[in-house]
Amino acid sequence: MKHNKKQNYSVNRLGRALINKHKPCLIWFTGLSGSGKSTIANLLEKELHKKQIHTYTLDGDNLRRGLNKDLLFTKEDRIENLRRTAEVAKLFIDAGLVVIAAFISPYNKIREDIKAIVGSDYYIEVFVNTPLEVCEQRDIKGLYKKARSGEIKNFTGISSPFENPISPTIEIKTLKETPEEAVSKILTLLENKL
Ligand SMILES: Nc1ncnc2c1ncn2[C@@H]1O[C@H](COP(=O)(O)OS(=O)(=O)O)[C@@H](OP(=O)(O)O)[C@H]1O
Ligand SMILES: Nc1ncnc2c1ncn2[C@@H]1O[C@H](COP(=O)(O)OP(=O)(O)O)[C@@H](O)[C@H]1O
Repeated sequence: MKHNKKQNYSVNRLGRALINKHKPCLIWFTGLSGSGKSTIANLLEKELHKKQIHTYTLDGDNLRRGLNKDLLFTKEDRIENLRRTAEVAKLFIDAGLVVIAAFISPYNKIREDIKAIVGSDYYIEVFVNTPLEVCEQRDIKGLYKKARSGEIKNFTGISSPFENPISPTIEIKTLKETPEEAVSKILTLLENKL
C-alpha cells in the first residue's frame, strides 16, 4: 500500500479550542445492551449543551444505519464498526468537539485501539456497569428474548462475549446511581479537562 506524507494545515486543534473556549475530548460509553449508555449519554449531552459546549453524539444503533450499515455483529464486524467510529471521533476531536460515543464495544483490545486512535489524553472511558440479569429484565427492545430463542445470533452477553473494562476512567453502577448522579460524576471529571 502506498502511504503519502500527511498534509499539514495551519489551523489546528489549539486554534479551534481558542474559538470554542473549551478543549475537545472523547467520552466513550461501553456496556451491555440496555445497560444505560444512551440514557446517560443523552443526559450528559443536554447538560454540556446548557454550558455552551460544542458536542456531538455517536451512537452504535444510529451509525449502523448509515456509515456502518454493511456491518453485522461478528467479532470482525464489531471491530471494524468501532475502528471506523474511532476514526470519525478523531476527526470530530480535530474539529474541536466534545464527542460522546455510546457503543457496546465489548473487547478490551478494541477499547485500547480506540484510545490509541484518538490519543490517550483525549480519551475518557465510562463503563456503564449493569448486571446482565438486569439488562435482560429491562429488555427494552425485546432483543434479549430473541437472543435466548436463537432468533438473533452473536448477541452480547448471551452468545457473544463482553469483557469488563480493566481500568475505565469512570464506572457507573446503574443499580446504585441514577442517570443524574452518573452525569454529575462525569461533569466533575470534565471540569479540569475542558
Ligand atoms: N447481536 C447483537 N449484539 C448486540 N447488539 C445488537 C445485536 N443485534 C442488534 N443489536 C443492537 O445493536 C446495538 C449495538 O451496536 P454497537 O455498534 O454498539 O455494538 S458493538 O460496539 O459493535 O459491539 C444494540 O444497541 P444498544 O442496546 O443501544 O447497546 C442493539 O440494539
Ligand atoms: N441508573 C440508570 N442509568 C441509566 N439507565 C437506567 C438507570 N436505571 C434504569 N435505567 C433504564 O435502563 C434503560 C437503559 O436503556 P438504554 O439507555 O437504551 O441502554 P443502552 O444504550 O446501553 O442499550 C432505560 O430504559 C433507562 O430508563
